[in-house]
Amino acid sequence: MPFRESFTPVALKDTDVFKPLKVGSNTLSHRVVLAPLTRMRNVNHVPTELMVEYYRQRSSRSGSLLITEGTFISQQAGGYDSAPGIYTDEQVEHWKPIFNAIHENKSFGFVQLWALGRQSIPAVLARDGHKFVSASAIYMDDQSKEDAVKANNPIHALTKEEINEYIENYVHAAKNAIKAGADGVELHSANGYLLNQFLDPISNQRADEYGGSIENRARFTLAVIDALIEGIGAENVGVRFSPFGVFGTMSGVAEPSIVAQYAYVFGELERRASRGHRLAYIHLVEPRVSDLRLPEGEGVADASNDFIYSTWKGVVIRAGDYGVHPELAKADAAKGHSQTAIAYGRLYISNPDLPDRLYNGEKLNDYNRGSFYLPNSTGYTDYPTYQEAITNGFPSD
Ligand SMILES: C=C(C)c1ccc(C)c(O)c1
Repeated sequence: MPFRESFTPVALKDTDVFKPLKVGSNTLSHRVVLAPLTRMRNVNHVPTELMVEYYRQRSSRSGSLLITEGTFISQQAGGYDSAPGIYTDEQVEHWKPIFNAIHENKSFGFVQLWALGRQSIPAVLARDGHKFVSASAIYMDDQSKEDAVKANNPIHALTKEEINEYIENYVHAAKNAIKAGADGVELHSANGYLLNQFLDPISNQRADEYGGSIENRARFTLAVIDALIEGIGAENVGVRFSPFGVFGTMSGVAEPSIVAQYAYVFGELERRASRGHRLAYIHLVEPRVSDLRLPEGEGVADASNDFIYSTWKGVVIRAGDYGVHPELAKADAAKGHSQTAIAYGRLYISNPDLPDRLYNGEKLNDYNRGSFYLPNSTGYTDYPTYQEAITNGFPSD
C-alpha cells in the first residue's frame, strides 16, 4: 500500500504526545500506544513465530507501550480459533519470545484479557463442549440467534457460580501473562464483549445483584478488577471501556443512563485508588469510532469521553482515529494534567515505526483492510519503515 495522501502529517515532537509518562511501574518515553488489535495469526490459540517479529517491529522506539491483541482467559471464553489464549502452559511458553523481543527494545507490553460472551461462535463453543453465554439470554442479532439454534447451543445467562468461575479464570490468565513476561494486563470491558454485555441494559436484564441498576451492572467488571488487584497488583492492571460504542449491538448514546453508568465505574476506580490501589490506566474508545466496522469519519457519536477527568485522576489512554487527526492527539495528550496517552490501531498496523513518523511528521503508509486477518506475513510484518519506503518503495499487494 502506498503513502496515505489524504491528509497532511503534523510533527508531534514538541507536544505532550512525546512527553514521558509513568504507567503503573513503567516509565514510557512517549505516549504513542499500540492499541489492542486482533490479527488472527495464532494457531489453535497458540502464538506463532511471526507474531514475535510483528511486536518487535512495533516496539522499536524504546519506551513504547504495546497492548496485545485480545487474548482469551479460557477456552470457554473464546470461540475464534486463530485468536490467542493465555490459559495453558504451551500458550505461556509461546508468549515469552514476544515479550523478550519487546523488552530487548526497552519497551513494555500488556496483555488484553478477553472473553467474548454473545459475540462468540455457538458452533465452535458446542464443538468444544461450552455454552454460548452472556449477561442475559438476549441475542445480539438475528444471525447470532440463527447460528445458536443451528448449533443447538442456545444463549445462556451466566449463573452466579459461572461468574465466579470467570473471575478465577481472569486471575489465572493474568498470572500467566506475568509469567510470560508481560508488564501487565488490560481487562477488556469494551466493544460489546462479555463484561460490556453486563454493563449495558440492552444486554443485561438480570434480576439478581448483577443487573437492574447502575451499581449492579458494574458489579462483574469491578469484581474482576478487585480480583486482579489482589492477584497481580493494581499497578499492573489497566481496563478498557467504550462508553459510547455500538459494536456488538451495544446501546451507545441512545441509552440515557450510559454516562451515569461509566461515571459510577470511574468513581469506584478512583475510590480504590484513594485507598492505595490505583490502576495503571483506564483506556477509552472514542465516540468518533462508535462502530468499529466503519472507516474513519463514519459512525461518529455526538458525545465526549472528557467527563472521565472530573472523577479519575490517573492515566487515561484514548483510542479512535487519532492517526488522521494529529491535532486531536496533540490536544487530548495534554488533558488530565498531561496524563493522557494516545492509542493507535489501523495506522500502527501499516506503520511499524509509527512513533518515529508521528514525532517527525512523516508520511504514513496506508493500510489494506483486506489483509487485517490473513494467516500470514502479508499486511502483517511486510509493511516498510519510512526509510525503507523511501528507498525501496512498497511490496506489491
Ligand atoms: C473491531 C473489532 C473487529 C475488534 C476485534 C477484536 C477486539 C478484541 C476488539 O475489541 C474489537
